[in-house]
Amino acid sequence: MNYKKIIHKIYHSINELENYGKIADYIPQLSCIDPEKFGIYFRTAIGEEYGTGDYQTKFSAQSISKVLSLTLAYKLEGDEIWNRVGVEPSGNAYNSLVQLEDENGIPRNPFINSGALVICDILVSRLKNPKDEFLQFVRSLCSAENVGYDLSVATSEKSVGYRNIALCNYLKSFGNIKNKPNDVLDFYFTMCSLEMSCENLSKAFMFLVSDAHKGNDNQPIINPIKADRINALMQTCGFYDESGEFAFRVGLPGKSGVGGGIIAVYPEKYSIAVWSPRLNAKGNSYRGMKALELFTTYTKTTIF
Ligand SMILES: NC(=O)CC[C@H](N)C(=O)O
Repeated sequence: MNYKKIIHKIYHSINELENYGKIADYIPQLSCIDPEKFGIYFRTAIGEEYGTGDYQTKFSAQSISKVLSLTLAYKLEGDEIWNRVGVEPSGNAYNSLVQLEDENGIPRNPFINSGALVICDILVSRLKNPKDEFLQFVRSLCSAENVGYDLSVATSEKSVGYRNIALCNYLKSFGNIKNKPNDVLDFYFTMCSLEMSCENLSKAFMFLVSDAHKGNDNQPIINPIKADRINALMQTCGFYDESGEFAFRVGLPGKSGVGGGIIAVYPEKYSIAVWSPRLNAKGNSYRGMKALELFTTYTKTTIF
């Protein structure tokens, strides 16, 4: 299959469409981004790679980083983490508070903000220096020493992060945050400010494509059974209350972030990252969803 040609065609046809949606300006620093940016990067398990558009420009990974923090926590803590966070789609917005009271402070899944805060709490408990150690982990996944945090984004989000602050304190009241809420929030906002390009993301997520993809120690990044479970969670919860729509239109495990990025993987075959900052009403990249829908349609590679 000529993936290169297909990606090229998709890039051009989407560039010609009207670009709908709105940048995530609730984080003031993100409102400076050029809304017309658009990049795609594709990488196969057998080493083919192809990028087009702004695929080398780093952008704010935001919630995409929640998959990587979950991976590190799962690796360190094992199945114990499922006592503190569930594995069900929430059917609610990523920053929603509503289910927590009825469900005794156990977030539905690790990709909504409440669940990601619990995962951050686990990493704050487990790691001596969570920000540095998490960054080292991400850098080793994508073999890129120049990947880092954008602390201006973290500070900007923190200055208006009333909902996340509320969520973290609420979780604490149920005993599901063990550390000081401020320390957990500081790590959460920093982790979300991770800056990566489509090229970095497609590489970093190869461990969810193939267990032949080894870390620096020549061991799998995470045990293959755990990798399958992370893919299952991306499939069912990766797009919040639009996870069904993503499965319906695209048909791959994936994860979005309000920086406008989306990563999707086809186990054993490929990873693909897209970036376009304008978001639809559910907080997912408008053009990113469209590009991936066309990609799996033209290549006939949905996992279903
Ligand atoms: N969906 C997202 O990417 C949200 C992440 C963002 N940092 C927030 O907490 O609101």
